[in-house]
Amino acid sequence: MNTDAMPDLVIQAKQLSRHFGELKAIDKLDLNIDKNRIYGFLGPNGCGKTTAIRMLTGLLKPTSGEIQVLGLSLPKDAEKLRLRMGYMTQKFSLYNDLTVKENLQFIAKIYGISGTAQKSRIDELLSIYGLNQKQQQLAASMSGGQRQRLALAAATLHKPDLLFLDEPTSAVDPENRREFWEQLFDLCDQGTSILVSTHYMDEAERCHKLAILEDGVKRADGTPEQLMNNIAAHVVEIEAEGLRHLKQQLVTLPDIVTAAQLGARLRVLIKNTVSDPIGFLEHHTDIESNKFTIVRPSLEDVFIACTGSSRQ
Ligand SMILES: Nc1ncnc2c1ncn2[C@@H]1O[C@H](COP(=O)(O)OP(=O)(O)OP(=O)(O)O)[C@@H](O)[C@H]1O
Repeated sequence: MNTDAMPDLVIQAKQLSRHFGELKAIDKLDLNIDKNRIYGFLGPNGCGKTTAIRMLTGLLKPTSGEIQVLGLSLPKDAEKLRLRMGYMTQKFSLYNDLTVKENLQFIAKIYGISGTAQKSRIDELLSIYGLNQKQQQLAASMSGGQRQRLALAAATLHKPDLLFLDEPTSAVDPENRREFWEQLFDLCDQGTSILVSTHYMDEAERCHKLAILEDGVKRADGTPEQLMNNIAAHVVEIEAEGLRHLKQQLVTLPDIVTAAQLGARLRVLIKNTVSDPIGFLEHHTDIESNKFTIVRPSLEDVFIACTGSSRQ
């Protein structure tokens, strides 16, 4: 692969596939991920996010395809990459029976950081991640948010150029998630490129760019704005009585992608091959046109329109 033509890419993958027997966990994935940005993998459980990340970190050999990460060819140069990347896995991978500080000391040793350099880096991390008061506490006794901050401190201890985060916030509350994302933007600001997987729409919306994955296949990619502007559907909200019945009626129509109730409104996605969505709804229902409002698509609408998660 010619990387000279695109020097600002930290990850390039071409036709990357990984099969487990008959299962295509990742199928012909192409990726071009920019330096110094946060890139997201959005998709449901089992869509292949972890498999893709494990191949991009050099931990799992692809069945076929090419990978360049930070200019290194994988899996050949996996060992060289190890020192330049951080990886926060889905499961808490630190030692429960070590204290916060001992965990960080252990990780520092793995990266060959010792003496005053180790002490000052650990002090810095304890302060950045609000763990100063907790440094003598066993990792096992920390809250979900604290464990997550410790895991991020450990993954960034050696100041990696590229950070992989696999569903990092699935075990934390919304406030801790928001705080965590502030920390990711701080890291990005300081020059770290980040790839994060998630199944939360609000997290995906925070990424500079993202790929929507389903069944091992990339269904769409781009900035959240591009994805929302290019959605292949009209989004119409209906405020009327009898929404449960209306929904059942609408989802039988082939041009309806999905219909989902949000309180007193029904949010309907209509294929954009239908040129006049309001006229279409008037024709197929007995509801007056002033009850219909065309609204701006959300990332969730994009997700539904480009995956099979429709017609609930
Ligand atoms: N070592 C393996 N052997 C066999 N099948 C596997 C293996 N690893 C993953 N798979 C399968 O590959 C598919 C993708 O799994 P993967 O863990 O990559 O998905 P994911 O999107 O990360 O989901 P989750 O968030 O649940 O981990 C799943 O069907 C999974 O069962």
